[in-house]
Amino acid sequence: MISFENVSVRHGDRLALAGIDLALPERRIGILGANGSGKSTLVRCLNALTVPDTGRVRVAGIDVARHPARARRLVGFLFPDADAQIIMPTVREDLAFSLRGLPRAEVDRRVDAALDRWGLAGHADHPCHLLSGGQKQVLALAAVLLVEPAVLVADEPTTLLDLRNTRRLGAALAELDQQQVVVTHHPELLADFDRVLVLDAGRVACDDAPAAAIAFHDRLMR
Ligand SMILES: Nc1ncnc2c1ncn2[C@@H]1O[C@H](COP(=O)(O)OP(=O)(O)OP(=O)(O)O)[C@@H](O)[C@H]1O
Repeated sequence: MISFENVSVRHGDRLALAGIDLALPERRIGILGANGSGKSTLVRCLNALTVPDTGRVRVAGIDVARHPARARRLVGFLFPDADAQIIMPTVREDLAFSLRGLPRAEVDRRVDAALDRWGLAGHADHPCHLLSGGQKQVLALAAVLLVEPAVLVADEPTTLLDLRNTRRLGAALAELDQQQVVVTHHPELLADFDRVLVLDAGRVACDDAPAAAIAFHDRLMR
């Protein structure tokens, strides 16, 4: 479903990604690596937030750099800081914003379903800024999923969460049907993933099942 063909990204004189070749058909893919190893750059290529200097990224056969709008409809992106992603004053309005342009009744039906699914019904008309950090991240996730992306990219989604909310978000991700690409500094979040990549200096240093990749990452970080 996702492929990288000889993808390089340069930021000034720094090579953030160095000729990445990957075919990623698995449903749950985790990405580990040190600060600055290229994780965000890699996943930002999936919806044209970053455009490679060389090579090609495809999602569901679509060349992302050539068709960024189509790619963005396919790929939902969850950032570490939900505050940066929450746009509207109340929870209901924020969810409805994802569906702007659809008929009102359809928006209401889908928003109500999302409020129920994500345990936010009791907060529907609350100001978003009164939600806890964990609730905000769940709201941001719910808003991304409302547009039914084929792929969910989450770039350090638990960075600002405590252990309980990290586990909750992990459980929420595990239930999704979507293909997922999750960047994290919390290896335990990836324990039941299908495949884990470890990046090092813009290259894939390890590409393995979670236990082996997490052990490799642990040695790399010593
Ligand atoms: N917009 C930019 N301008 C200049 N350099 C950048 C930019 N974005 C990333 N870089 C550089 O590219 C390299 C890879 O950065 P990237 O953000 O992909 O790493 P990361 O593995 O996600 O790091 P972290 O774990 O700290 O989030 C780093 O050296 C970084 O300084």
